[in-house]
Amino acid sequence: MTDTLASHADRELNKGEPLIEMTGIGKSYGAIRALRGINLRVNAGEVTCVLGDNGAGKSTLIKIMSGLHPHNEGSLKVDGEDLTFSSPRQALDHGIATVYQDLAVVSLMEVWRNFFLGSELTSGRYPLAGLKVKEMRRIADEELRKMGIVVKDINQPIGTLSGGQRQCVAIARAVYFGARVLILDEPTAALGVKQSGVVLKYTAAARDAGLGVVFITHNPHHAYLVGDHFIILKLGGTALDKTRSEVGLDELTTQMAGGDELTELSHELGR
Ligand SMILES: Nc1ncnc2c1ncn2[C@@H]1O[C@H](COP(=O)(O)OP(=O)(O)OP(=O)(O)O)[C@@H](O)[C@H]1O
Repeated sequence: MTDTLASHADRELNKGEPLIEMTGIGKSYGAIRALRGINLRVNAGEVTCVLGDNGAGKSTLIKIMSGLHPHNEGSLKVDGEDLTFSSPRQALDHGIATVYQDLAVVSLMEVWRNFFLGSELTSGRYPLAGLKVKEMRRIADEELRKMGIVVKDINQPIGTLSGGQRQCVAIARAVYFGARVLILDEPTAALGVKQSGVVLKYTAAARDAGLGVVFITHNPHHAYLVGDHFIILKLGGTALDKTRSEVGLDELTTQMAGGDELTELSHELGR
């Protein structure tokens, strides 16, 4: 992991530089065509929001970018290189990190321990290798502060943090371990207004640190607070694809709520 860190830590990301470019991406599960003709760009220092109703294809899109399922149509370029990921490890090696809504944390373990979970710093060699506990505590504390995340005590079990704070720890972790693209899978879906605000703040902090962020959500209001580019998926296709200067919150909300279908329904209901 030290190598991975070293190689990513000094990376220079120039705002606007394309990190991921998807062209005509499609995915079928047997006879079910879950996605078709998707064009999407993730640029450094920008947030690309992917909105869509249940079953629209958001999870499938995440799975393609994070290496869980290969796409079977179109092209996926990472740093200009044509790729089809065959494992999540491969996506991670390209600096693509995904923070899932149901975070993989060990509730009873300390915050710092979860921060380093699976990538612990050790000294000496196996079988006598020891954990560098002091250093891991210091780094976790420092990294969280750097992102402006305040936890009372780095030694408290992560289960005692709020859902929003846990999401923030996961974001800080991904940034520290060299993520260049951060995929956030509905990070505010289960949160109240205040906690959502906290997560949106750290989403913006990751963007300002130069990362390319993919923000998956049902909520156009949340998307519009942080987004540079908006894509609405509908039944596996693209219903809207616009930059911030091309779309306002009103249009985004109407399109997300069903657009023309909603107008038709309102006529039918006579209101
Ligand atoms: N492993 C699979 N096998 C077969 N069909 C699948 C599979 N995964 C997804 N699908 C189908 O692909 C379509 C898109 O699903 P997907 O989970 O990507 O949508 P989603 O936008 O993430 O929805 P949700 O918000 O409900 O998770 C759906 O019709 C779904 O039934």
